[in-house]
Parts: sequence; structure tokens; C-alpha cells
Amino acid sequence: SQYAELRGLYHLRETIGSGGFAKVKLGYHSLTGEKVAIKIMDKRALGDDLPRVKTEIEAMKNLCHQHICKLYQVIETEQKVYMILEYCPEGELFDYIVSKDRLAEDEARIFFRQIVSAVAYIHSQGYAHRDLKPENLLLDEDQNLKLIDFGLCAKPQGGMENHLYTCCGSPAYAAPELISGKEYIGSQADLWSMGILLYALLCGYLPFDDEKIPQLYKKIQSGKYENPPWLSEESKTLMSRMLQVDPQSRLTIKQLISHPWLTKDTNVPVEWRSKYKRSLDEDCITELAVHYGKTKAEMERDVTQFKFDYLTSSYFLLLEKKMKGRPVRLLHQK
Ligand SMILES: COc1cccc(Nc2ncc(-c3ccc(C(=O)NCC(=O)Nc4ccccc4)cc3)c(OCC3CCNCC3)n2)c1
Repeated sequence: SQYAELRGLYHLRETIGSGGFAKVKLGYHSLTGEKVAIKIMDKRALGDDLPRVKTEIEAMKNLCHQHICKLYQVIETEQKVYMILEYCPEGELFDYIVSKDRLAEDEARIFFRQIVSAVAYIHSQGYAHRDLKPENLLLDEDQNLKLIDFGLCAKPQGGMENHLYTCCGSPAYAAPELISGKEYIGSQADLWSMGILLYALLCGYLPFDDEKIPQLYKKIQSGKYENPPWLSEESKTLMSRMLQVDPQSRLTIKQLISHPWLTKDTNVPVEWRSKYKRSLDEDCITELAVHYGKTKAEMERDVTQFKFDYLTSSYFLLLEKKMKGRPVRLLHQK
């Protein structure tokens, strides 16, 4: 049958999204009962985009952060690549904003701090996202945001990559230098997109919009947009510092994390470092060791290899259960 490689490991449910070359299905991890998102890509359909998937998978193995969707396991067969990913039960931020028309400043601030935290973290790891938009920001059960890169746009910023040529992302959120095909720095383009995102959170619509692409491009390159009456002075100033057409005069991520609008009620800069510890969790190791009939030392050695196989996904999902205050227990198979 279809997806034979997942049998016994995951129970597949409905499709929750599809784009270009990927389909995402809801699944259940058999051993923990936890929900996962299973991103299924067809290698033939990917064609020469396959290396980009490999780059993304290697990147995700190192991106471990409280506001980035976690990769749990990778399964590769002749025809397919499966990415087993963190499932976000509350769906896309896009739908949340639409449902509320627009967000009040203090709610927008909480979300925007989480977005800045995730982006500052991937920049610190040498990546630029390049497709920041509400559809790529998902909500978990505690209304926390998780950044994803559904369309494979995130790129390492090293070497020739520094001046990226490939146009990527959705035009309405794309920086002027990105759409003018000039050389650009990915992280600077991300700052512009975050300015668009903040405007969308506070206004419920986009600062630059037009159904005709050439007109949209002209508006973006003009850098001129309207501020509705409900915006505070502070938020208007912040957005104007991010929506600078010239990337050199744009705010940097380091300036952003301690900007007064962001630190308004906490008076501390945005916490962007990962909360995940490098050490293994004792309770999870013990539960896995009992289940697989191994000593704790043997299980610790196996898990530490983080092969992103079923053992890695079982460890991470047990850890998720523990962090959500649920019992650190595996469901015993018949
Ligand atoms: C309640 O109803 C709903 C309704 C909607 C969604 C959900 N939940 C739900 N949870 C999880 C996912 C998911 C997570 C990660 C990836 C991914 O591709 N990761 C790769 C990745 O993030 N790289 C990366 C990240 C940062 C830097 C560098 C690389 C793909 C999909 C999902 O997808 C559905 C799509 C649908 C189309 N728009 C985008 C989301 N949906 C639930």
C-alpha cells in the first residue's frame, strides 16, 4: 500500500496542506501517540531541487529552538523523502489574524517578540529565511508561534550565497532589493519582511498591495505606505526603521531585539537563544531503555547519535510530553 515505509511507526491521517512539490499530512507517532506533521516529497517531482531538500534537512538538524518547528525524523526511500515534523494544532497565524481582523498592540508585541526570537536565532546559525509571512508562522496549543519554511527558501548566508540572486518568497513581503534582482543580503531582506509582518499584525492588511505584480513592485520600491490612525507613534517609528528601501539604513536584528517598542513591558531585550539543553533527559532515557530492554548507558549512547531515525523521534516526542506536563510514558504495542 501507499506509504508502506511508515507502517507501524506512524498512523497517517488527513492532508493538512500542500504546496509545490510537498504534501503535509497529520500523523500519529505510534509509540507515544503524539501528533506529528508528515511532509511527503516525491523525488521525481523535486528533480534538481532535491539537493535543496537535503540542505534544508541538514539545516533543520541543527535548528533547535522554542519558536522553530522541530524536525523529528527523516525517512528516505527510492521515490520519496518524508520529514516527520512538529505539529502545530492551532494552524497558521494568517488565519488567526483574519479571524480577529487585526491584533491589539500588546498581543501583536507578544507574537512579534517570538518571531524576532526565531529569526535572530536562525541568523545566529548563519541562515536567512527569505520567505517570512503569516502562512509560515504556526500556532501551538499554548498560542506560541513556530516558524516554518514550507517553500524551501531558507538559505545559508556563507560565501557567494552572501549576495543571493534567486528570487524567492511572496512578493508582498519581499524586500525592494530582492524583487529588483540586484545582489542582496538575506538577513537584511528578512528585516524588511518582518516590518511587513508587524504591519500585517497591527493593521490586518498589507502596506504594499496590488493585484497586478508590476504595480505591486512599484509600490514596494517606492517604500511609501499609509499608517492607519490607530497605530501608536512607537509602532510607526519602528516600522519605518524596518521598511527602509535602502538595506543599509534598515534596522539590524541586533538593534531590533532591544528596540523600545519590543521591550515595552518587559524592559529586557528579546530572548533569542535556544531554550533546549544539550544534555539528555533522564526520564526519557529510562522509559526508552525499559521499552527496548537496554541499559540506560546503552540507550544514552544510542540516543546521543541523533540519527533522526525512529529512536530520535521517540526521544524528542517523549521530551515534548514531559515539557507539556504529560506522563513520560510510551504506549506499549500489542
Ligand atoms: C488545525 O489545522 C491546522 C491547519 C494548518 C496547519 C496545522 N498544523 C501544521 N503543523 C505543522 C506543519 C508543518 C511544519 C513544518 C513544515 C516544514 O516544512 N518544515 C521545514 C522547516 O520549517 N524548515 C526550516 C525552518 C526554519 C528555518 C530553516 C528551515 C511543514 C509543515 C503544518 O503544515 C501545513 C502547511 C500548510 C500550508 N501553509 C504552511 C503550513 N501544519 C494545523
